[in-house]
Amino acid sequence: MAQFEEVSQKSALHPKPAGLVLQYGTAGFRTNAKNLDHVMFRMGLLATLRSKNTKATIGVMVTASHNPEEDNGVKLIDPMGEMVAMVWEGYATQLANAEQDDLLPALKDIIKREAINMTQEALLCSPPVLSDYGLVTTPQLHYMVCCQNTQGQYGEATVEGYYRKLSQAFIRLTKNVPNRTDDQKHLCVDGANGIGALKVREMERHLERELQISLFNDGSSGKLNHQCGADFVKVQQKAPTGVEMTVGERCCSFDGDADRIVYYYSSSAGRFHLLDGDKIATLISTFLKELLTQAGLDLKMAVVQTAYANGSSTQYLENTMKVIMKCTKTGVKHLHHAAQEFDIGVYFESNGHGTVLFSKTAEQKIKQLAEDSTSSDEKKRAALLLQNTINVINQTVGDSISDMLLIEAILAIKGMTVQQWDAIYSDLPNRQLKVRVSNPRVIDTTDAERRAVSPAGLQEAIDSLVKKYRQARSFVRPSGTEDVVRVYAEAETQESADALAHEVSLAVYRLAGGVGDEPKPLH
Ligand SMILES: CC(=O)N[C@H]1[C@@H](OP(=O)(O)O)O[C@H](CO)[C@@H](O)[C@@H]1O
Ligand SMILES: [Mg+2]
Repeated sequence: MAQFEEVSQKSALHPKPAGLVLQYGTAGFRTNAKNLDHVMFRMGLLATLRSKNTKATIGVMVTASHNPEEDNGVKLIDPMGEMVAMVWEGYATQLANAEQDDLLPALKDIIKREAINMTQEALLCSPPVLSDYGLVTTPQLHYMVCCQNTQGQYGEATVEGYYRKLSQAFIRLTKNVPNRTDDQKHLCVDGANGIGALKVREMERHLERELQISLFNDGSSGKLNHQCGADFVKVQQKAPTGVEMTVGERCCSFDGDADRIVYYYSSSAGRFHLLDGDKIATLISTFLKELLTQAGLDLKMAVVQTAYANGSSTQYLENTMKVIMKCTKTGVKHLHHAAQEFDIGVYFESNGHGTVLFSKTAEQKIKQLAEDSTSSDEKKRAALLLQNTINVINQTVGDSISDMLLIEAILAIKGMTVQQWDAIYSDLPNRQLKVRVSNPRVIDTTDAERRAVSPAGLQEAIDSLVKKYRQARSFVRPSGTEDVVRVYAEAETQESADALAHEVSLAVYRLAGGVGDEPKPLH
């Protein structure tokens, strides 16, 4: 067919570096930009097939999220704004790795397996309807894909539509809060020198000064994600460079594509306090639970975390707040799916990627109550707050801007300072390390990645090391985005967490084929 001829010719203009093998990981393809030209071209083809297969609009996002500037990446967005279905991740890997001569057979194989009707005109290289949104954040694209496929029910499929929907909900949530001072309305934002910085600036004029932002790392001089951004702050547990923060001031950091957020402040003693995804999930779920009680609504709410969630957060939510808790494998698609099982599913990775999902039933019950003229003032107020909360949230994916607005609204409504929020529970000291081994995949895990089933003896070694420390926990897993094994440890003191992380790293190095020098102690 003519269209395959065209693919053949055009793909020769985007040759694959021989021998290069890439994998569509937890967040699409990500590597040095110079190795991605063929991948970009082929993902265009795959997006066309996925669109034909679902008879819907598909999103293609070019971003390397929190990676260094020389990297780039690409990922596909499914019709409801979700990450692309798992089997299509496999197709993506297959297409990206096909040597030049194997590209057409690989394409035909996907067409056959998915029974895609290709009898129409030759459209593979130039799909019939293509919207180029230019520069947007990852969550803005997820949002617009969802709007397109729900005929505008979720909102208007433009960046302006996104700003209007979120800012109107935010203003409704905060406008009637009495006595909010300028200090309370003020927030320092670290834009990671990424797209979030540009977009938060655009959004600001819609916020009617209900939120006043001092923007740092806005991309005008610094490098993307360099010494700044949510990943840097979370992993280094320190303030980003380029942010002028005064003692006690509320600050937050986005990552490079604005789908993660973490908060922080420094105390008068100069200590840095991080409020990560676990603290955010706690704040949001506590707020929602209180509103559900006030509204008298019987809706099932759960909080979904991964093994990286700080033990104190799980403990607090489960035992004190009596919230249903779930633990899934790392990667937002796993959390997202688990959250869909409930009327209200709050999910956050510790690193600050997360959102809240409301089932159709939940949205309907809340709407009914908000419109019911016979319900009490208290119930009605709670229902209206819930309704605006739904509208301020980007339910398609974690979203720095949307999460920021929700957090700011909750702090305003509850009259809470960042210090009071931080004091809800105290994090257990923890440490994350990386170990290089010849093949990270020799480590196989179970129980939401909390236990290693291979190589032999590794889990036993971890168990006996953990026993040496109080309130300790540790696990290891192969990273899905880097060629390393990740080690996590937490314990009663920072010294113990550091020592445990080091000892477990040594066990990984010895039992799972470590390469290079043996891991050294942290102190
Ligand atoms: C410990 C950690 O933060 N892991 C991150 C990281 O995955 P790894 O599989 O650990 O490399 O990148 C993912 C994609 O951004 C994110 O979903 C995940 O939480
Ligand atoms: Mg990101």
